[in-house]
Amino acid sequence: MTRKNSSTTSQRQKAEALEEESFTMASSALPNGNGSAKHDLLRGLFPPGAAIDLDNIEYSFATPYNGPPVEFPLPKAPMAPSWGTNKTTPPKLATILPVAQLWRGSGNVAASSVPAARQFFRSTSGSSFSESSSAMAVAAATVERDAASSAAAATRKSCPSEIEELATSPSPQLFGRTPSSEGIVTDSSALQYSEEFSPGESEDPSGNFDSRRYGLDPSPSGKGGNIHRKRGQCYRCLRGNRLTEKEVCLACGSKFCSNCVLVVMGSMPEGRKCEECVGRPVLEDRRPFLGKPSRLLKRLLSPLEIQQCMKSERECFSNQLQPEQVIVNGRRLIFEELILLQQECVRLKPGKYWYDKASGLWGREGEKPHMFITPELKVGGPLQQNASNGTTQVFLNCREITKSEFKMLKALGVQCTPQTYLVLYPDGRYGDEGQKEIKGNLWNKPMMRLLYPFFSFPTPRSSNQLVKADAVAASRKVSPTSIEVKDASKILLLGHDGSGRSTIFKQTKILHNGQFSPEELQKYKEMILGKAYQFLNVLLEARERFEEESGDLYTLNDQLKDAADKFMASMAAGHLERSISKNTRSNLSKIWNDPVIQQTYSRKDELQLPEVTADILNRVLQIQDYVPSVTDILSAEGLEQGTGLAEVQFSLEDKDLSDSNDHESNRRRYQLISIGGLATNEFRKWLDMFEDVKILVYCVAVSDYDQQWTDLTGALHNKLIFSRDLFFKIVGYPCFQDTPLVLLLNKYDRFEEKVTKGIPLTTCEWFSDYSPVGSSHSSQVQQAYMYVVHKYKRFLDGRRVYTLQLNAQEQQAVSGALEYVQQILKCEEEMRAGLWMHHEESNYGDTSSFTIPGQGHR
Ligand SMILES: Nc1nc2c(ncn2[C@@H]2O[C@H](COP(=O)(O)OP(=O)(O)OP(=O)(O)O)[C@@H](O)[C@H]2O)c(=O)[nH]1
Ligand SMILES: [Mg+2]
Repeated sequence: MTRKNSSTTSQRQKAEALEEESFTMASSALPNGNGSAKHDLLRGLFPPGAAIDLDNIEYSFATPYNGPPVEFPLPKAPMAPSWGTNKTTPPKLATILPVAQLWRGSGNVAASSVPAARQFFRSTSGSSFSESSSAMAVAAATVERDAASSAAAATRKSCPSEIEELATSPSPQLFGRTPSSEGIVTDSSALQYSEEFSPGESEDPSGNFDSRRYGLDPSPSGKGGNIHRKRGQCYRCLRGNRLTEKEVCLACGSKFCSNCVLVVMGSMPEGRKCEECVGRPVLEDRRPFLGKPSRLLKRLLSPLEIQQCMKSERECFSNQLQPEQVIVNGRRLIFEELILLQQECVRLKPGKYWYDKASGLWGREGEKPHMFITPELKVGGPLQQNASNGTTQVFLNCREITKSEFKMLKALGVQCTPQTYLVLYPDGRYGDEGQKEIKGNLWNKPMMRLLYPFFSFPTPRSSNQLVKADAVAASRKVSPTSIEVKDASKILLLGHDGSGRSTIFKQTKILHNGQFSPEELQKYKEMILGKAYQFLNVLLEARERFEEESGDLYTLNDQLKDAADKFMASMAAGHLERSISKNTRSNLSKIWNDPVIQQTYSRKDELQLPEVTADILNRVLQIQDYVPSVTDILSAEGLEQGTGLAEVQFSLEDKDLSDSNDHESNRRRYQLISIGGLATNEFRKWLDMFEDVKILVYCVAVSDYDQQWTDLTGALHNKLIFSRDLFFKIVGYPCFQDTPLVLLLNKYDRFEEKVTKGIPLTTCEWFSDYSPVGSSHSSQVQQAYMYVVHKYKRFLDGRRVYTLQLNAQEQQAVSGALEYVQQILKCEEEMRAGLWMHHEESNYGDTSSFTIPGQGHR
C-alpha cells in the first residue's frame, strides 16, 4: 500500500491509515454460521491427521477493514509489524509455520511438557501482500498465544501440533531483526517465542543469531539485530548458562537444556533436530557429531532408544551429504559417485574439488593437493588444467602444479622447465607425457620422506596400501545397524498405556538378568521421585479447585499452604531437584498426610491418578534415603519417557531337547523388545526395525473393560476398545502380515475381582451382547473370560491369535507366559516346515488348537 500524495481530507487519511492497520487487527470476522467452512479453514492450518479439537480451539481471523474510520486507537498484533515498516515494497507474507509441538502426551504431564508455540514468517520480495495469509498469520498468532497461556495453566490435554509451511522463501525481516524493525514486536512474550523458535537460529559468541548459517540471507546489518539471549541459555526456556549441559539441533544449531530437549525434538525421526528442522540438511559443522550420542542424551534415553535415534541420525535421507553438494572437476556428482567417494574420504564435505584420476591426487578446487585417494575412480568430470590454480607452467597429468609442488619436484631432482608435461602414476613412477619411458619413481626417492611433510604434500600410498584400498573399498558397505542379536528370535511386546507391558518386561529382566543394576536403580529412583512430585502437584492443584467449588473442607492450614505454594511454584518453574532437603521432604510428607489432601486423594479417579499413587507417595516422602524396591519399580506406572523402547535378551531351555545332557546347547535365545507410545505416531518410526520379528505379543488389561481413556484430542473412549483398535491397527501393518500373534489378557486378577463384584461386562459397548448363564463365582468369571477371548478372535477374523490370561505382577506367571511364547514359536516353526496343520477353531477355546497330520489332537 502506498500513500497518495495528493491533498486529501483528514477523513480519507484516517481511512488509509486504518486500511493499513486493519491487517494487524484481529477480529472474529469469519461468519459464525458456517461452522464446517471454519473447520475446514482451521484444519488447513494444521498438518493432515494432526490431533485437534476444532470445537474447542480458540482462534480469530483478521480481514481487511473496509468500514468507516473509527475514533479510537487500534491495537497492533505483535508479529505482523514489518508489513508497515517498509511502505514502498510491502513484503508478501507467504509462509506461516507457527506451531510445532505444542503439547506432548496425555496423563500426568510434567512441567517439562509445557507447550511450545512458535512461528515465523518469510517473505518473498517484490510480490504483493497476501490478504488470506495475513488472516492466517493472526489466527496462528492467536493459536500461539492460546497455547502459551494454556501452557501456564499446565493442563494435561493434547494440543494441535503443527501448522504447515505454506511457502519457502526466507524473510530477512524476521530472521535478521534490525533496529529498523523497532517496535515490531511490541509484546515481550511474543518476542520471547519468536526468539526461542526461530528455526535456523544459531548462537554466536555475542549471543545473537546468525541467519547466514542456515543459508538465509543475512539482514542488511549483518548479524541479526536486537535479539539478545544471554550466552549459554537454553533456546527454549531461556534458562541456564554456559555450564548447563545442552543438546544442539543438528540443522539449526539451537541449543536446548535437558528439560526442553525432548519437548523440542520430539520423537527425533532424523536424530537430534528440532521438530521444525526435520527434513532440513544438517549444518556441516555438526556433521562430525552425527550418530555420536551426547552425555545428555544418554541420560535422557534408554540405550536402545539411543541406538535407534543414532541410527536414524546416521541413515536418514536428509542428514546425508547430497551428491549435488559435491563438485569434482567442475561437475556435480551423482549418487553412485558420492557413495564411491565417501568410501575414500570419510569426512567429505560439500564443496568443489579436483581429482587426478591417473595418480589419485585429490584437493580442493584452486588449492594444492590435499591427499591421495584410490586412482581411477569414476567420479566427476575431466581434470582441468587450472584445477589447483597453479602458475608454474609445469603440468602433472595435465594439471598445472602449484608453487610448493614445483619446489618439491625440483628438490627431488625432477626436471621442471617451463612447459614441462609430466605423467605421474599412483605408485610414484613418472615420465614425460606422450613418452613410454619411465624416468624414475618419486616415492622411492630417499629425499621424498623428508620433503613431503616440508612442502605439505600428501603422503603417498604405499604399494601395499594401494592393493589393500581395493579390498577395503569393497568391504565398506553401508550396513544397517539395527538391533541385531545373532541367533536370537525377536519377540515384540506391545501394549497400550497401563496394560502391564512394562511390568512384563521388567519381570523378564529380573527373571533372566537378576536384580537391577545400581545405574538402573538410580534411574528408576529419579523417575519415581519425579512421578511422586507430579502426583502431589496434581493433588495440590485439585485441592485449590475443590476449595473454590466446595469451600472450607478443602482448606489447608496456613503453614502447609505456604509450603504447598512454594512446592507448586518450584514445580511450575521446573526447579524442583530430585533430591530435596530433609526439611522440604518433611513438609511434603506433612502435606500428603494432611486430612485435606487425603480428602482430595479420595477423588483420585476424577483426577486420573493411578492406583499406585498412595504407595509411591508413602514410600518416597517417608524414607529419607529412598531406594526403590523391586515392587516400587514394578508398580510405578508410566516410568519410561517417550515410547519406552527397551530390550532384554534371555534364553530358555527347550524342554523337547532335554534328553541331551548338554543343557547349554538345549537353550534357545530370545530378544524381547518392548515398546509403548502406540497411540502416537512415534511407534511408526520403529516399524522398519520389526521386519524380522518372530512373534508379536500384545498385552491388554482385560480388567479395563469398564475404564475410560482420554485420547490425544481429549475425546473419551472405553479403554479396552481403544486398546483393541490399536491392536487391530498394528496387526494390519504389512510388516506383521505373517507374524504370529499372542494376546496376553493381563490383569486377570483385577478382572476376576470386577466380575465377581458385579461390574457387568456389558459396561463395555463391545460386550453389549454378553448374557452369562449359571451363577457360581468360578463359572461366572470363566464364562466372562472365554467370552472376551472369543470376541478378540472373532474381531481378528482370519488371523491366528494365541491367547493367555495373565497376572503380570506374579513372576511365575510371567515366566510361564515366556515359555508359552517359546512353545508357540516352535509350533510356528514346525508348521512352516510342514509338520503341523492349523486347525481352525470356532469355540471359546483359550488357545489355538493344532493337529499333527495322522496323530489327531494334541
Ligand atoms: N493388579 C494388577 N496390576 C498389574 C498387573 N500388571 C501390571 N499391573 C500394574 O499396572 C500398572 C501399569 O503397569 P505397567 O506395566 O506400567 O503398564 P504399561 O503397559 O507399561 O503402561 P505405561 O507404563 O503407562 O506405559 C502398574 O502399577 C503395575 O504394577 C496385573 O496383572 N494385575
Ligand atoms: Mg510402563
